[in-house]
Amino acid sequence: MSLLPETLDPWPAPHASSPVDLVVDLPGSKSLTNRALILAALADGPSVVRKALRSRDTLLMAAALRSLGAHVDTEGPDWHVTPAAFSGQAKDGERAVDCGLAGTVMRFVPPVAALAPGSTSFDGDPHMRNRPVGEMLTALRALGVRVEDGDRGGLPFEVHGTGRVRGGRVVLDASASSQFVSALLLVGARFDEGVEVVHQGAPVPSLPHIDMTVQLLRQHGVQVDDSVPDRWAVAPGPIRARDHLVEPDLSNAAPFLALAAVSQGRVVVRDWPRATTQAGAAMAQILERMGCEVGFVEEGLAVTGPARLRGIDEDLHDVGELTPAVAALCALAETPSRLTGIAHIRGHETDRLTALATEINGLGGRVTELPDGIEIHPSPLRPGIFHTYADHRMAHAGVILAAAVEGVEVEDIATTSKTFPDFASVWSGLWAARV
Ligand SMILES: O=C(O)C1=C[C@@H](OP(=O)(O)O)[C@@H](O)[C@H](O)C1
Ligand SMILES: C=C(OP(=O)(O)O)C(=O)O
Repeated sequence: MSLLPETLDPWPAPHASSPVDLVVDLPGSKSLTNRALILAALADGPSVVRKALRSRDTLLMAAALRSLGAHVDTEGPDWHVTPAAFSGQAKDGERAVDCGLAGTVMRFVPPVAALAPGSTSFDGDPHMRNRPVGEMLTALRALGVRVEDGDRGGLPFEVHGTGRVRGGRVVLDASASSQFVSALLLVGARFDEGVEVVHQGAPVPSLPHIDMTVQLLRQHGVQVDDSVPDRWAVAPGPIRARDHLVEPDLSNAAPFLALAAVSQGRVVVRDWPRATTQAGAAMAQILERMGCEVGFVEEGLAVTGPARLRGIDEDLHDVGELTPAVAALCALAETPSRLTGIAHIRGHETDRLTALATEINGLGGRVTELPDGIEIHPSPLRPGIFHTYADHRMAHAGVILAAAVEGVEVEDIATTSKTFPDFASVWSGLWAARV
């Protein structure tokens, strides 16, 4: 039987019948690549994004920035970006941006479009129309941008740029997504008055992602004041051109590390950064709390799986994107788990809380939805099909369960292309390498 998916549905993902012992190289971070591309496109000269992630989300970002006049060369592993002002391609007009299912494209590009003369229309995959963005569009309007959207305050919408944005202070509720804040900060230095973003509402999720935004801005010479909680101020001024070397994607490392955990084996992720703003780094501590041994070795971060996996009680508010992989591990643990603080992930690629409960329960699991999380009780799992709802991280949960439970098949594994090129062949290759 082939280990590679021959059709879209469903994929008999490999089962780990013995402990694995692997060193893996992973593609670059989506969040770092797309921020580096935005900043490069707004900078005062050309920049290179080295070891850029080549996946659907980052190619959509490159295409969006190209449509706004930047020159973005995605040919090799290092992507060369020349801002519109220097590319000779800046032009008035009408253009369309396809957001696909990329939150970073739907939220980060509209403020860039506001700086480009002409109108830019935004749309995306069917589910993208359900993902929240209205609050950010309202904030853009308050900063002096003309935005037209429908009754529902989301996709499709149109941004009318004049080449300048007044900017200034804006109060918004970013409890649905940290990306609302990141989007305004990334571009704020190019607004006449800079930008001051104040959050009012339930706590902002995924704060490490805002720290990542602030760190990158400072690396580009932009002055950012984040000394007060829930308030960020970006001073007006140039964004200096600067090259970036993209770190491996630590959130996409989750299923690989989980493989060590479920097979009582050992997995090393090469080049794991010792210091990072990537939220996915938290997987190391989560795995430790579940009973794994975790530590740095010469090549990177090593995880060794325990004889018995423990359940956890974990607030994942800061690292919501790890939830599917963590939930899959919890479903295989010997004691109950509670994952909370993640109401906002109902607005991710799918309603991840409902999707996880439905799919794990479909395999015999005992998962209960909470308003802001899930509770998972130990229960023997059986063979079956794990549906992914066009969500790359649901696919990660599926392959973890398949590694542990013989006969689990993952529907639409190709959905992983959102942030991971050729995930299925890389995942199967782990087994091929062991033969
Ligand atoms: O800014 C970013 O790169 C991201 C922020 C987070 O979004 P939310 O704050 O909407 O959870 C995260 O879940 C997403 O995968 C990437
Ligand atoms: C929430 C996610 O993505 P996006 O950048 O589309 O919001 C994710 O990758 O888990």
